[in-house]
Amino acid sequence: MDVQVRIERYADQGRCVGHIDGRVVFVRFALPGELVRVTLDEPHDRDDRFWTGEVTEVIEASEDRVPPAWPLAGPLAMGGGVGGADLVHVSLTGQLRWKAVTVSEQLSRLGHIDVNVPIERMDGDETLGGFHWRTRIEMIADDNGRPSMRRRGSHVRVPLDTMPLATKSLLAVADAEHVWDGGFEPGSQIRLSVPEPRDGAAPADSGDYAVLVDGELRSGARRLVERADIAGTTFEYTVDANGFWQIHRQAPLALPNHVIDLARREIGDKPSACIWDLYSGSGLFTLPLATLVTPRTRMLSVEGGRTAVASAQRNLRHMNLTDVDARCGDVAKTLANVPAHLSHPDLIVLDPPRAGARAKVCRQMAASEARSIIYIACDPTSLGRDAGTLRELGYELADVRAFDIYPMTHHVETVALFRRA
Ligand SMILES: C[S@@+](CC[C@H](N)C(=O)[O-])C[C@H]1O[C@@H](n2cnc3c(N)ncnc32)[C@H](O)[C@@H]1O
Repeated sequence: MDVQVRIERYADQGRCVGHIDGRVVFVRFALPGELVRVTLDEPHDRDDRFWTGEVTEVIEASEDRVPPAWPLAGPLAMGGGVGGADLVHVSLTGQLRWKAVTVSEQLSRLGHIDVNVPIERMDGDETLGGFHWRTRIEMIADDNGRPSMRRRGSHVRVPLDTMPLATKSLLAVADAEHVWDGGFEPGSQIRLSVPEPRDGAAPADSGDYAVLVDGELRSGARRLVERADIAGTTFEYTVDANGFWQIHRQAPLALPNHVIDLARREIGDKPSACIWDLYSGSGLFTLPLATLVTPRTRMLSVEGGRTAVASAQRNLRHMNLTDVDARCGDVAKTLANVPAHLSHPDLIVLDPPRAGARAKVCRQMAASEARSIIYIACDPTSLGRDAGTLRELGYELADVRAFDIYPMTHHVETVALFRRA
């Protein structure tokens, strides 16, 4: 069924919201203020609390609207529907506006903190039109063995011959490895991981890349080398090709540089410090934090993934940072049993998954009496909720910045500093 809707405001998951006869409708590929025709998703029923749908025609357009530069990711009715870029119909400036509203609204609604949070663009993204930022991509082989993405609302697989969100280095590897030619087992999962070269050497030549099929290495190397200049030092990380690493080519530089700036400010010129790095992955933040106060930084890092912890331990040894207690385990369980010499951190850094830290971990952090908490959040809703909990536990928001490390999508990364009131 098609309906005409006046769009009112941004909602969640890259959608906007309007009303039809008093009923809420969440609309994909819309913008506030627009008058649009929408095809409602099936099934929808009179008794439903809300409906969902997608724009088929724009009658009055927002000034933030642009023709999708990657039409395949745009609305179904315009030949798109493969997903992965739900803001492809929005100008780059409009995307920043959208995300700024989302972060501020969630902090206000759930955290009861009123603050404007402008979104900062990553170096190079404007020139690249918001494309070519992913150093990792995943696709599924279609029935003919070609890399593909599924068309929304159907089982149809659309074969790909490029992926505009991928970095140019990744696309060079894909070409050199004839990835777009296919030849994969139908239904297999294809993952390409290509570290952004920081020294000019092309990964396709240096061998620092991985093509994985169903988790098995097809070509390249299982252990990849990622380098990042953080606060004047070059840190080297070896990471598992199938494991977590910040996806945007600039994120492993921008996020730790900002975190270390904040951490320096919080620690001041203390001769020694105790720091926790929670949800620490392969040690992106652990390594620079461990060098913050030399020679006396006492550190605990906690990460649930075994392979990531093994990488972090190797990366710490490589930099001679052998004093860090790098633990593998669930954060809440590990924090229930922290050795005495690490139990009162001056500073906690945490970078949880989308679900956030939740109340229990917030309470454990507060119980440690840490003066400062730096919270790196990929979901503004979880951050808003946890900010509310931290507020109740006696912490105030002292600094907040947000980074557009997921252009063309509704996702955004926020770094918030909380200080004991
Ligand atoms: C957003 S990533 C951050 C990793 C790292 N800070 C980085 O930037 O590379 C979140 C990490 O939390 C880990 N994780 C998720 N839930 C966890 C839990 N309950 N306890 C410990 N680690 C967890 C995941 O394995 C993942 O490595």
